Amino acid sequence: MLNLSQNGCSVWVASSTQLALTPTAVALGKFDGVHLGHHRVIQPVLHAGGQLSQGGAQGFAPVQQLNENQQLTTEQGRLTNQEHTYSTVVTFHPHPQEFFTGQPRALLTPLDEKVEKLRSLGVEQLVLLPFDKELSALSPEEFVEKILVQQLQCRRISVGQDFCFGKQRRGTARDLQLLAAKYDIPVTIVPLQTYTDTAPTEEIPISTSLIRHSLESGDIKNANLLLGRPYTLIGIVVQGQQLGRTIGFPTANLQLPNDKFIPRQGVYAVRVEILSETPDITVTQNLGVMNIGNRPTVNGTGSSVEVHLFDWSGDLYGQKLAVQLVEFLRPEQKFPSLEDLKTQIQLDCTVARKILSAEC
Ligand SMILES: Cc1cc2nc3c(=O)[nH]c(=O)nc-3n(C[C@H](O)[C@H](O)[C@H](O)COP(=O)(O)O)c2cc1C
Ligand SMILES: Nc1ncnc2c1ncn2[C@@H]1O[C@H](COP(=O)(O)OP(=O)(O)OP(=O)(O)O)[C@@H](O)[C@H]1O
Repeated sequence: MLNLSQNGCSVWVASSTQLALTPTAVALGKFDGVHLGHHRVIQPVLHAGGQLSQGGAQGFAPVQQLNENQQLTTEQGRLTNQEHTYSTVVTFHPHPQEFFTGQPRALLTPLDEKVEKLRSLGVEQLVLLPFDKELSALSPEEFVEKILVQQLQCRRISVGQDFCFGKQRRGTARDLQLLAAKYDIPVTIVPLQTYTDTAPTEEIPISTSLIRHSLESGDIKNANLLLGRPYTLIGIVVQGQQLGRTIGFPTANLQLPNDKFIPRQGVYAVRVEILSETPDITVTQNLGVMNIGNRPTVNGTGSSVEVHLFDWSGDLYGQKLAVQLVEFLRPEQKFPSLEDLKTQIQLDCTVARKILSAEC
């Protein structure tokens, strides 16, 4: 499986260790959201001027660039450059929580988005370890020997301080360091990156769970701070009820990946990138307002995500939009009439313009 993106650079996505390009320098974890703490963990396995960024022992070829006509196979990857160590994120699929609870889990970064974020950080390969009964039953020793040493031919490992692995999460980051030392594999244990919360002032580790809570409560500023970028909904514009234009606020209705984590229902100030057909080149950037909800005023059925762009007219059906959340404005309400809804949306637009212009 190969993903190509923006400028032809790619991340090799391997759905099993057999398909992985080896040898590897590995960052281990779930990495949902690819937040600021995750950046720290990934950093030591990236290449910098031909070296791993924290003094890896070997020399490295430049990152391989692929275009659509080049299909890099595992064998080619090995043969074209014997010395190259692939900067690799190793994660679990499905999310372990999904496996244990049997419930589908919504993600901050569904696979395509995660791949794009990892690519932008300079990661060359994403290995998705099929999280099943067999994998979850491996002891820490077996995980290191079978998966990291034998299958991934690991040359370096990076994990966060709170990393746990193996059967019943028995292995700690320190255990990993001791086990890997038997194979002369250095392990970087990254101290937990924290942020300062106010009232009461305390240092809190950045985590995926914390970002999810912030998004659930509409605290977009906090979520964006911990992510190191705005939380973004990426989707294709599909047809709505076409009522929006009758009240003077046409909206683009977004179809999102089924497993995308949806923040609190309500109205937001947003920035919108309209992405072109040709792989993800940004065409235009716009400001706007977004509503996530059931549209009770018009007896809407089911939840929808719709965005109104300021000072823009045209047809967006079928286009891909990336909607960056800037601030939560208010909860969705049921209005007595369409006229009242229209008045409120006018007000939302005024508030959003103010917020967004103050941001520039
Ligand atoms: C900024 C904004 C705020 C909105 N707020 C509400 C709301 O509070 N209550 C509601 O029922 N619908 C709300 N809507 C949804 C409108 O009902 C919806 O845009 C309209 O019915 C058009 O839907 P359509 O695109 O399916 O035709 C809002 C839409 C926007 C763009
Ligand atoms: N704030 C952080 N600072 C440093 N390392 C971190 C931080 N958060 C996670 N890590 C590390 O990054 C890797 C991936 O983290 P993972 O996604 O598994 O945990 P998480 O972000 O804490 O998510 P969750 O809240 O779901 O447990 C792991 O090695 C983990 O220890």
